[in-house]
Amino acid sequence: MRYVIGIDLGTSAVKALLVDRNGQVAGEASRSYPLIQERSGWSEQRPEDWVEATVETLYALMQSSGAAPDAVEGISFSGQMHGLVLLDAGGRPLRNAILWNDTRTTSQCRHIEAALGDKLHAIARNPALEGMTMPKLLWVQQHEQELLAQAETLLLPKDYVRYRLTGELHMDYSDAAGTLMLDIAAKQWSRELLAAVGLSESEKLLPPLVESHQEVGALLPAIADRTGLVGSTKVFAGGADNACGAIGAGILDEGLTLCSIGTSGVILTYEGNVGRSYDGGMHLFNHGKQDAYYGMGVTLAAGYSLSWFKNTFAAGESYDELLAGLSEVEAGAGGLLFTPYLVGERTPHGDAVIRGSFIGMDSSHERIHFARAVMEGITFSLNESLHLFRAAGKPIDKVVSIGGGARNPAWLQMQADVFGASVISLKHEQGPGLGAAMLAAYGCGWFDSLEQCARRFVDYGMTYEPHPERTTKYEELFQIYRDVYRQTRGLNEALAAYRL
Ligand SMILES: Nc1ncnc2c1ncn2[C@@H]1O[C@H](COP(=O)(O)OP(=O)(O)O)[C@@H](O)[C@H]1O
Ligand SMILES: O=C(CO)[C@@H](O)[C@H](O)COP(=O)(O)O
Repeated sequence: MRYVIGIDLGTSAVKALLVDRNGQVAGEASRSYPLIQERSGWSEQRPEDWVEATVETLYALMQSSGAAPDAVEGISFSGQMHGLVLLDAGGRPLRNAILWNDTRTTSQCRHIEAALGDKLHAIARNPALEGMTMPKLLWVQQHEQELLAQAETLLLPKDYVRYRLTGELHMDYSDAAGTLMLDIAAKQWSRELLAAVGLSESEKLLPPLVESHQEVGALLPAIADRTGLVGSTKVFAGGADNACGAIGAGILDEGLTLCSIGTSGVILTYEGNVGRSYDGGMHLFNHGKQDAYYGMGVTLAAGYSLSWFKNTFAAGESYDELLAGLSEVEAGAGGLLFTPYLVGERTPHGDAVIRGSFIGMDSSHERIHFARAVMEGITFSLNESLHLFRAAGKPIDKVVSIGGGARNPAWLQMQADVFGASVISLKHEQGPGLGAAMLAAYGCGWFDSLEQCARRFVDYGMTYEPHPERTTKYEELFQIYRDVYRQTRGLNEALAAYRL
């Protein structure tokens, strides 16, 4: 049997999947790494941790699966988006990577808006948000000028890992779209955007752009030795985690929408052309499928809100233990409402200062009410993005749900009830790693198109239909949820000075 490997470089861990020509997962392995949060709103990781964890994961995958090393034809990647990795002339990281969920760059975002005006949307097709790469680069320019002077290369997280595995520098369009430095329609770095914000000098840092399925090198001998793979294994560029999540969920044409609950949460919908635009700070990014796009709204702390709740109030318990009895609590968690703004919020507020709330605590509430309220709050936040798509005329009646959040059937039913749409699960939820494996399979020439690959690799499971009574109840609660942002904004501004 021949295989490909999909590597998903997530925020909490790297996961690798070994997939055969029939799309069957023949092995999986994973290693986690820490987040470094020195100050409120800051979020960094050590690039070396990603590389070590990836090498260990590949070794573990090869050992546990027993696959013959030369049976693995290709490898590709899915990566957390936007993170800034700066390398010196020797290809060494100059500092920790500043991640997508780091919100220190509000003033740089205002500078970008002032400098670019309408051009930002016309060229980058995205709003200036703290998570994106250009504001991070401006922050480094402003606060760590000497360090920037030593920089030779700018990469995104999975591009750095791929560089260390192959020695080759590239970035694919789907990930480059999240830098705010790409002309999305022309598919080239935008000199105009860089010049207008005072980053002309940084153009030389940007790597060559490639398609996600493009072959970009082979494994370095030292990496082949350490992982148990062979040096001739082809390496394909890969894509942004959300693009790969969409590919792995078969979102390759109009009609299906994706809900992904990982550390962050996204609602994503396919766009066949670059023409459409949305209000409310939505993204438009290049897809991992050539010359296609997708619209996307993001909840910054989706799965992260539940993992924060579990670690803080149920340390040592599994998700299944924490969530036992969830379905016995009625929709609305007995009047308890949660807003998942633990690290600020992206869609639709673009607000780094806002923080989360529990509203309506009552002496009758038990821990399970809080857990349900957290999950409902996350789902309401995702529903904000869904509403923006519907308001722009995009019909959304079928949502494929992926990510860690799709592991709990009660949460899938909750998504159907809140979204007022059918929610479809995958038979074997593998996250964006499957999309990365599909890019390698297509790149290897196993299929004529990603669509053909999806017909073989993507296997839908259960469909959850919205329950009319609960949907009506959630529509009412959603209005209250939306009001909590407005009512707590000023309070959070006043509290910001007391944060760690
Ligand atoms: N059994 C479960 N039930 C409900 N939610 C879960 C379960 N397992 C994981 N999750 C959620 O999924 C999140 C992790 O999702 P994952 O896709 O693995 O994240 P990432 O790719 O960002 O590292 C956790 O933070 C948690 O909220
Ligand atoms: O910032 C975004 C998308 O714009 C995030 O979706 C990141 O790409 C991180 O993803 P996960 O670790 O949650 O999968």
